[in-house]
Amino acid sequence: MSMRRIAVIGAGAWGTALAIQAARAGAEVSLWARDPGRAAAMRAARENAAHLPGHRLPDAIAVTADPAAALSGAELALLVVPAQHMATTLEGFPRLPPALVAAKGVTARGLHLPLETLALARPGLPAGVLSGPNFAAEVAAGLPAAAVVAGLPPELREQAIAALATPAFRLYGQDDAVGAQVGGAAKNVIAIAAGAVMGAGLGENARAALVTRGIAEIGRLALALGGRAETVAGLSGLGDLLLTCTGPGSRNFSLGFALGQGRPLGEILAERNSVTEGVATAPALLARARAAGVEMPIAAAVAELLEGRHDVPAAVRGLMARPLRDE
Ligand SMILES: NC(=O)c1ccc[n+]([C@@H]2O[C@H](COP(=O)([O-])OP(=O)(O)OC[C@H]3O[C@@H](n4cnc5c(N)ncnc54)[C@H](O)[C@@H]3O)[C@@H](O)[C@H]2O)c1
Ligand SMILES: O=P(O)(O)OC[C@H](O)CO
Repeated sequence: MSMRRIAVIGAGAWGTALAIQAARAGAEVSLWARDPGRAAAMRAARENAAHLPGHRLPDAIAVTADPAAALSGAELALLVVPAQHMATTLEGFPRLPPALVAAKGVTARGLHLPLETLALARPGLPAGVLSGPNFAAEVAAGLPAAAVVAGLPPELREQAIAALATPAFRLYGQDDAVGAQVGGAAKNVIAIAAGAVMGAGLGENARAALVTRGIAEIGRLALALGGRAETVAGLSGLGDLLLTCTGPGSRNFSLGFALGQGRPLGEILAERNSVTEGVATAPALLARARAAGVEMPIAAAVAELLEGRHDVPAAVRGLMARPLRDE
């Protein structure tokens, strides 16, 4: 059986890029936007001017703000609203087909990974995650990229991969959805740290140290929550961490960079119409890690930086002053 009809819930940059990708792979796609005015504008212009300008929406994409129309006939749903808004968004979708969550984060309320949010709203729904080093604009442009589809019962996972993959968008299956979600959420937080050290002019050595110690933090939490080390070393872990800590196109990195330059958080956020998941995720990730008995000193430093309790040099001094120990 193939998944010919796909509903994409959330018309930000990534939802729009995934809708374009699914259409490119041959699916009939409905793209749900929560604002009817914005949905109408996208239908008229065949473009998401607010979140993904310059990428034409193929004819196979129908844009709607009506949940029932979005889900009509859909055999797969891609959930691509920000992690913090997924629970409230799901209230508008009384039934769902098997789903892949493409959001990356931990909720401030409940400290949930995205699949935990979904499981609370729709217990028993077959679900997995789609995650990897993927800037939306590059995927929309058809540039080469890879990601994992983690979780879902194996037969549905294969069908989802077949429905979404093209030669330029290579999808790997695996069954460690926990590891994939921890990697996707935590890389946002570590990328804020990487941006901050670069914005403060602390150098490439500092960034490389942060990325490496960052993956150690991610690994500790992933394993504590039941994930696997191979996942942490894979596309949804190290792969996404590398992209987000080095790509100036990352919202998390650029927010950290601006903080490192000494700009206030409120001012940086006020200039953005896009989500920077690491901001809400940092304290939630830290709390989740503490509840699991896992130390995440870089995530803790980012949370303190975001709270305004330290500037970047002080946060780095704190990290460097931790007791010396074996790697
Ligand atoms: N942009 C990327 O390159 C990319 C790639 C991979 C994963 N992601 C992840 O995808 C998720 C969505 O990010 P994005 O980049 O598509 O978004 P975006 O920044 O382009 O747009 C913001 C989105 O948030 C929605 N939103 C804002 N307030 C809301 C509310 N109160 N309730 C419901 N929705 C609300 C908007 O409608 C819009 O869809 C995030 O978890 C992000 O980490 C993004
Ligand atoms: O722009 P960012 O920092 O939200 O990162 C986008 C994607 O998650 C990269 O894989």
